[in-house]
Amino acid sequence: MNIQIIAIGKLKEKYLKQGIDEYLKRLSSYAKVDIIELPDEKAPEQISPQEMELIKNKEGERILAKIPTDAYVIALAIEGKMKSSEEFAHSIDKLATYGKSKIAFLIGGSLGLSKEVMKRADEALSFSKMTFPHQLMRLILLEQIYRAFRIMRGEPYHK
Ligand SMILES: C[S@@+](CC[C@H](N)C(=O)[O-])C[C@H]1O[C@@H](n2cnc3c(N)ncnc32)[C@H](O)[C@@H]1O
Repeated sequence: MNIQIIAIGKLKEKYLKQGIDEYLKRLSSYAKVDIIELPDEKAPEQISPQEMELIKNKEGERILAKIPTDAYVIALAIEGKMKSSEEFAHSIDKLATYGKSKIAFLIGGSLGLSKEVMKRADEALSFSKMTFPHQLMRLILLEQIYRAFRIMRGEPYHK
């Protein structure tokens, strides 16, 4: 399986980088995982809704340009559908069964994902009603993808 994580913003924190590298290493026996990091737009402190849309659209264009045409697209969004880890594992397994071997996960910047990006997404996945920093979201997503593969293969994982 080919997995892309397309994310806005540069990963700055060393401790997150270490965690991400660890999960990329663990995942390497299950899937090819690539992280595509895209530059964010600088947003002023005070921002109008119109300016916010403009910034989201600019970042969105960058994301859209990176999505492979044949990828199944999962946008990470607070208002998306929540799943248990088992349900998530099952949905990944189902995609593979139906020949969808390329999955692109999208993570927005501090303003979130644009409407155009959400339109391109095949599904929106929520990790809870809480807002996580986009850099931390990468690590949480990788852990859940790793967990999903362990569940799919019937291998032990932490409950
Ligand atoms: C700091 S959040 C953006 C917050 C923004 N106000 C919004 O409502 O989308 C940055 C990105 O992290 C991801 N994210 C943060 N919390 C999330 C959650 N609970 N579930 C799914 N994705 C989340 C989303 O992709 C989001 O675009």
